Amino acid sequence: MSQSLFAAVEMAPRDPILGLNEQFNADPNPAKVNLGVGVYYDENGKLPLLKCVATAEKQLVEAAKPRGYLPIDGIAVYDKAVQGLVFGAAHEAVTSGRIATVQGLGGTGGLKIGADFLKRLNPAAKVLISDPSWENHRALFTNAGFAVEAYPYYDAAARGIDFVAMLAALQAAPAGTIVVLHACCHNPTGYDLSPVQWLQVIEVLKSRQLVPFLDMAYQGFGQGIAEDGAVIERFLEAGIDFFVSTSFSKSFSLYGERVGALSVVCESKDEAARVLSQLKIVIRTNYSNPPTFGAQVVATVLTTPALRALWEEELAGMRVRIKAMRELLVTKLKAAGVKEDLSFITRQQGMFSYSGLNAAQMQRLRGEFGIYGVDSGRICVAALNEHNIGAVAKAMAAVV
Ligand SMILES: Cc1ncc(COP(=O)(O)O)c(C=O)c1O
Repeated sequence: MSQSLFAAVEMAPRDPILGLNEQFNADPNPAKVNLGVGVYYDENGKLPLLKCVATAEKQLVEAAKPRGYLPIDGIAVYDKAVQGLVFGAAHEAVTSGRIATVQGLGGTGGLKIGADFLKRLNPAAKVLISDPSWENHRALFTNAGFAVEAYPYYDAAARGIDFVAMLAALQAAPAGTIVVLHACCHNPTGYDLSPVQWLQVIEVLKSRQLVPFLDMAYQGFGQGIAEDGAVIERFLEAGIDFFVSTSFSKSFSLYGERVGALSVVCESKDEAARVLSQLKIVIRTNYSNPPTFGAQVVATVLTTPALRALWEEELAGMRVRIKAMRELLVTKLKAAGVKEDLSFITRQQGMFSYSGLNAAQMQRLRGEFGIYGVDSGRICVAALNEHNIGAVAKAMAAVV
């Protein structure tokens, strides 16, 4: 008998987060809590359906919008709406047509389209990601064919950013190096650059002719939609070409629809048209066209003033709830006897806390208490609520 085609195929390692989810689902412990996956849950531990989303969906269904159009065939309403949100509709870069924007399958899709395009543009370029970073950054850029290295970011001792080392690493990078930066709510650490530090980073990126790739997966979860977006404005002011990937998975609670985007800021309208034509080839040869419904929902919300206002309100509600959970976690940890300075928990931005617990402690949390976080120490604060936070704090206090 001839050997099977797949005889030599090895079992791939489990995705660290998705693997944790599988383990969580299989755990019979009724008190289990999932703080692993990066998802926003409401005060009852449920995935929210935003009112702005429900309204837009209803409108689209009632209007019986045809599903037959192909978004790749021209700048769709969605692409314009995204540009308005990310860069400001009135900004000269938008009105002059200097930005090429395409819909991505979530933020991941935006990153992948950008990575594939960059690989064609400059195959020898190296990619730098933060140490640590969202675990898929390294895998995604490696799979796109790049050598991926890390620049220093997290300083465990200082519970913050090792900015001097970060800047030095960028200064030492060869021209053309692609630098992936978290625009806000750094995943996993929760520590963001200050406005002054951003200006210093932009200066180095510009003078060293590096290629900035901003990953904006949590706009609105830090300080606010406009506040979190201000960093994009600083890049525009610097007059450099850069990439931005956008995700609406969290900010619209629309994970399953896979809505995101890639924007490439160019020097001229003509350049943007040529870049756009190349991005379309990347898309066309992968999956032809993105799905349209989720993107229409987001575009409807962003372009309908009442729904846009409702979205801002609902997003602010999510942000405030996360902040309240951070404060409550500190209170409960202290009540459970933890003596160390916990102020870092309320200094962190976004959905995650880099708790400082080590892998052994995280494994004890899982094995003894049914509390699932990532081995790196990352927990999703947005999965905490009044019902589970007491048990989580007690368990954390028990393992430290
Ligand atoms: C930093 C970062 N970038 C990108 C993504 C991907 O977003 P999406 O789920 O929209 O693909 C995530 C999601 O976890 C993320 O944390």
